[in-house]
Amino acid sequence: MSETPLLEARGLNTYYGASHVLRSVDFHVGRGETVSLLGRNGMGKTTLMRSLMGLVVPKSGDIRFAGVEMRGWRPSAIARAGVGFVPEGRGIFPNLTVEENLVFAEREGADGRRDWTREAVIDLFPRLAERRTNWGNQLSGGEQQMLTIGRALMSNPSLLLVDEATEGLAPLVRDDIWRTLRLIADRGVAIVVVDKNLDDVVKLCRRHIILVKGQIVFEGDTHALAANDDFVRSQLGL
Ligand SMILES: Nc1ncnc2c1ncn2[C@@H]1O[C@H](COP(=O)(O)OP(=O)(O)OP(=O)(O)O)[C@@H](O)[C@H]1O
Repeated sequence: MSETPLLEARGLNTYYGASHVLRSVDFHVGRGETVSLLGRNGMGKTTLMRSLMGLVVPKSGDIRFAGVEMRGWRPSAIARAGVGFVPEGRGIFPNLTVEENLVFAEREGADGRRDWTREAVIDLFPRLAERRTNWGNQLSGGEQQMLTIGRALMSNPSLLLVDEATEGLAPLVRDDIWRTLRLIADRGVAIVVVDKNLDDVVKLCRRHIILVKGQIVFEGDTHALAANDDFVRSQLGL
């Protein structure tokens, strides 16, 4: 018998007002699994992450996390249960230092895990170590993004949702972020990423999902993604 997924969503329908964005989406993530959410702009990737995080409540469907139904929970409760969110556009406090931003987010994991301490997070991002006492608003875009990931880790999540973490960043900084996400995954944290760069995505993620107009049109491992290259590229507009 296969293991229960860490997160399992079934039949999610999410609306913004009258606009029906997610249409009967089934989605699951295993413990420690890495999954990509792909699709053109406006197809519902961010909305799926926001639905899982409780930032928008699906009108129907179930979301079970670690075996517990959590649709309708507040985002803070979902975070406490072990879901970390790295939102698009970065969410750090500009008037706190790097260290303060991290300390502020510190919390033990749902199962009492404290893998990610301030020191462990700073070790992961050598660039942040050099800037521990800088204010959030003194950081470059890449450093802000690293701090956003670091903050999410400070709550010791078992699942990290990462929305467009490398967008608009220089290639070397992007590489740094991908390398760090790999290290986080190697520590057993499940990761779901939304990102436009397919070449980088396939290096991190083992399973891939393509959304078109709020519906899943493809789901498969990296091998299946490559085997369906023409279809995949047409759906992604590449
Ligand atoms: N707060 C909102 N209110 C109303 N409509 C929204 C809102 N946020 C997103 N939408 C609409 O929902 C649809 C899905 O948007 P979503 O941001 O989930 O797409 P996405 O796949 O993440 O795209 P992108 O890569 O552009 O972020 C789009 O049509 C978008 O215009």
